[in-house]
Amino acid sequence: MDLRSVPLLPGAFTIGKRFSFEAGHRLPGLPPEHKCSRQHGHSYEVEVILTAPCLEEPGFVTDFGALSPFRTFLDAELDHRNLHEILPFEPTSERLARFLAGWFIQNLQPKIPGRLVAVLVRETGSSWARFDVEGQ
Ligand SMILES: Nc1nc2c(c(=O)[nH]1)N=C([C@H](O)[C@H](O)COP(=O)(O)OP(=O)(O)OP(=O)(O)O)CN2
Ligand SMILES: [Zn+2]
Repeated sequence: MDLRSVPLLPGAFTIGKRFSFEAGHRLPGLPPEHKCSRQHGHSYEVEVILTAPCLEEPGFVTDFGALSPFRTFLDAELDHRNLHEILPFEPTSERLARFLAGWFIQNLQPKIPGRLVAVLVRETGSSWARFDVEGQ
């Protein structure tokens, strides 16, 4: 078979990269009998998802390595901290995902090709929340 005959289809490209940090929190908005109203911790996983209509050389939406400032931010500001003490909102996964999307768009997106589509936050192996950025 001549592999050059395989069509290059129109469409968009999407990439994702996963980061992690450890942090504690509690959710005082929950009733006191709810286990998550008590202080506890998570090994958070955060996935950023980016898209582009066309690729930068050598064929990237964005170089995965160019996302390293996001890791630096997580390490410096959130890792091994009590989220409840440092964030200006009750740190549910949903709100954390929106906050991280805001930081990414404000601080990193202007410096890289590709646009942020969504941020996914995993608190446990079985639960996650995703914030989808509008108008991207
Ligand atoms: N929609 C949301 N629900 C809950 C959140 C959240 O951020 N968004 N957060 C919590 C707690 O932080 C809790 O630590 C995590 O919840 P849960 O998945 O219930 O954790 P478990 O590991 O205990 O779950 P099991 O699968 O039942 O073992 C609560 N809800
Ligand atoms: Zn929790």
